[in-house]
Amino acid sequence: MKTSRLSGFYKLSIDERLKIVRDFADLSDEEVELLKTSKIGLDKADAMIENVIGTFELPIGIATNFLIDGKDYLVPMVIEEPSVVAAASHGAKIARVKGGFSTLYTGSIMIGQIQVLTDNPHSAKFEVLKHKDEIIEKANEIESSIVKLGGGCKDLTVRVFDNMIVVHLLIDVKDAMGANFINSVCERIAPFIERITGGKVLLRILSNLCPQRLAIAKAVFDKKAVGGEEVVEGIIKAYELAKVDIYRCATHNKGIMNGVCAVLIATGNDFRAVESACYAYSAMQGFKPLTHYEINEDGDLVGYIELPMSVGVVGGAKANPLARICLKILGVKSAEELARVIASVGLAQNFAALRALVTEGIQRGHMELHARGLALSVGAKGDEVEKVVERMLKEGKISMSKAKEILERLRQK
Ligand SMILES: CC(C)(COP(=O)([O-])OP(=O)([O-])OC[C@H]1O[C@@H](n2cnc3c(N)ncnc32)[C@H](O)[C@@H]1OP(=O)([O-])[O-])[C@@H](O)C(=O)NCCC(=O)NCCSC(=O)C[C@@](C)(O)CC(=O)[O-]
Ligand SMILES: NC(=O)C1=CN([C@@H]2O[C@H](COP(=O)(O)OP(=O)(O)OC[C@H]3O[C@@H](n4cnc5c(N)ncnc54)[C@H](OP(=O)(O)O)[C@@H]3O)[C@@H](O)[C@H]2O)C=CC1
Repeated sequence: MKTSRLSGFYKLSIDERLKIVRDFADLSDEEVELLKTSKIGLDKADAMIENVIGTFELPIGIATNFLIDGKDYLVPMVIEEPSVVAAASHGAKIARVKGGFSTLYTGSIMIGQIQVLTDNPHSAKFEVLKHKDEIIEKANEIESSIVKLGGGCKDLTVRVFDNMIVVHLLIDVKDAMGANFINSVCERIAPFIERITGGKVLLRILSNLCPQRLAIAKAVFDKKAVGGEEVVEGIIKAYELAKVDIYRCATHNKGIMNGVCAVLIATGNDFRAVESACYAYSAMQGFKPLTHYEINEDGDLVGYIELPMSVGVVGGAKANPLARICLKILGVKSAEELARVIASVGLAQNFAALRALVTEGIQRGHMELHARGLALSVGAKGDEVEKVVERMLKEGKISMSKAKEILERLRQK
C-alpha cells in the first residue's frame, strides 16, 4: 500500500528520497535522471518563450503526508523560500490525524469577456439576451476537443455600464487552464455580437476571476495534535485579525499562496493567473482571508479554504518535461483533481504558519531552514556550509552578517 506518510523523509539523502518517490510514482530511469540534472534542454526552452539565452533552475521539494479524499499524494513544490515545504508537510501530518483533507469542486467554468462600446447599452443588452441560444451555438462551432468532450460555451450574461456592455460567456474548459480557448471563442463570436448590437467590440479576452471554478477544502485539526486548547484559540484569534485588518489579511493570504504557487509552478501552470484570481476573489468579499477557521464540538480546529482555481493538466506549458514528471509524481488525472490538491496544500500551508505564529513565532522554524541559504549566499562552499549553519544555530543568531563573520573566522584558521 503506497502511503505519503513518510516520517523523517527530510533526514534522508537526496538519492534515498528519490528512490521513495520513484517507487511511489513508478518513475522511469530517464525521469529520475531528468529530476537529478534538471536539464530540460535549450531547444525545448527556446520553443517555450522568446529570446531565450538559457534556463533558470529552482529546487523541487516533495511535501509529504497529504491524504486528500482518502488518497495519498506526494506533492512536488517548486519554490525558492525555505520552510514552505516543511510547513506544508507539517500541516498535512496534523490534518491526517482526523482523516486528512476533504474537498469540493464547483466545475471548470471560466468567463470570456466581450466589451461592446455603444451609446444604447440597454438595447444592446436586450439584443444579446434575445440571441443567447444562437450566440452559444455559434461559439461552440469552434473546432476543439474541449467541445467534443462536452465543454464549450454553456451560458451568457450581460453587464451594463454607462456607454458600454460587457458580455460574459460562461465556458467549460474541461482539463485546460482555458485562456487560449476562451480568447479564441471570444474573437470568433465578436463580429456576430457587433452585428446584432450595432456597437463596436473592443476587448475579447478571458477574465482571470473565475468564481464558478472554485476548489474548496476542509480539514479537522485534532486539538491535541495542534498543541492544545490555547493554541487552537490562538489560531482563531489570528484568523479574526486577518478578517478585520487588511494589513494582516495580505500576509495571511500570502502564506496560502506560498503553497499554492509552489504547486502551480511545479505542474507547469500559470501562477500569475491563479494568484490574480485569488486576490480578486478575496477583494470581492471586502479583502477577506481565503481560509476560515471554526472550533467544533470536540474542541478541534476546523479549517476551510475556498480558492478560484484555473489550472490545467493539458496545454502548452506542459511542454516542460519537468512539469510532466511533477504531474506524474502527483498522480492527478484531471484539472479538477489538481485543483482539489492545490486547495488542500493552501490550507495546510496557512494552518502550519498560523500554528507557528501563535506558538513559538515564525523565526525559529523558518530561520533554521533559512540558515543554509544564508551560508551559501555569503560564499560558503562544500563542508563550510554545514559549519557556518551549525555555528549560527549555536551562537543563536541567524543573519547574513553573522554568516559572513563566521565564514571569515573559519577561513582564517
Ligand atoms: C518548519 C516547521 C515545520 C518545523 O516544525 P517542528 O515543530 O520543528 O517540526 P517537527 O520536528 O515536530 O516535525 C513535524 C513535521 O514537519 C515536517 N518537517 C519538520 N522539519 C522539517 C524539515 N527540516 N524538512 C522537511 N520537513 C520537515 C515533517 O513532516 C515532520 O514530520 P516527521 O517527518 O518528523 O514525521 C514549523 O516550524 C512550521 O511549520 N513553521 C512554519 C513555517 C512557514 O510557514 N514558513 C513559510 C515562510 S514564512 C511566510 O512566508 C508566510 C507567513 C508566515 O508570513 C504567513 C503568515 O504570516 O500567515
Ligand atoms: N489572462 C491570462 O491568464 C492569459 C493566459 N494565457 C496563457 O494561456 C495558456 C492556457 O490556455 P489553454 O487554453 O488552457 O491552453 P492550451 O491552448 O495550451 O491548451 C488547451 C487545449 O488543449 C487541448 N485539450 C486536449 N485535451 C483536453 C482536455 N481534456 N480538456 C481541455 N483541453 C484539452 C484543447 O485543444 P484542441 O481542441 O486543439 O485539442 C485545448 O484547447 C497558459 O499558458 C496561459 O499562460 C494566454 C492569454 C491570457
